[in-house]
Amino acid sequence: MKAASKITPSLGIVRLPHSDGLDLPAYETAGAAGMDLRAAVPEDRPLLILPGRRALVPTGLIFEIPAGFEGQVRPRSGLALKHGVTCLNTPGTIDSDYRGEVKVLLINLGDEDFSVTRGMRIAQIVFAPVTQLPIVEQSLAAATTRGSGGFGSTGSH
Ligand SMILES: O=c1ccn([C@H]2C[C@H](O)[C@@H](COP(=O)(O)OP(=O)(O)OP(=O)(O)O)O2)c(=O)[nH]1
Ligand SMILES: [Mg+2]
Repeated sequence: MKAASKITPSLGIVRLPHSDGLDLPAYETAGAAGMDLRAAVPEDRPLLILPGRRALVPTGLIFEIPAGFEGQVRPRSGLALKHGVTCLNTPGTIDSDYRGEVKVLLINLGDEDFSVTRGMRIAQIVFAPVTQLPIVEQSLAAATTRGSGGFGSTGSH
């Protein structure tokens, strides 16, 4: 009997004109979980983020994520440590049916201006499987030992 063939899902990337010349995202090491995203801001017009302010940074890329997966836009630890710059809506969710430009919402939590320059690696994207559950409306939820306890309820008697 012929073994069932398993096709590895792939990521489609479409370049918009303003990302021309920038490296496409790629896994930098064999075990990398994420691929870095680069800022597609004009060479002669870096995007300045003042302390406490946020900015939506273009990547110049459209992703075609295979059905059953999502993209998670996450901060880069180096930017967070060195400059206090992180993603505001982390992890940002990229739906598999989204066909717009992927953008990164950065916030400057540091105390100095932060300049986003063309090609700067500003965030990373991790792909993960998603499950869409069917919804069942019920009058009651099944009883459990935890019940309604949460927010530090365990361990206290
Ligand atoms: O960091 C992000 C987060 C989202 N998106 C894009 C892709 C995503 O599929 C879409 C919608 O994101 P989300 O569902 O988080 O935003 P929303 O405020 O609920 O908008 P919508 O009503 O369009 O779903 O916006 C980005 O480009 N970057
Ligand atoms: Mg949404």
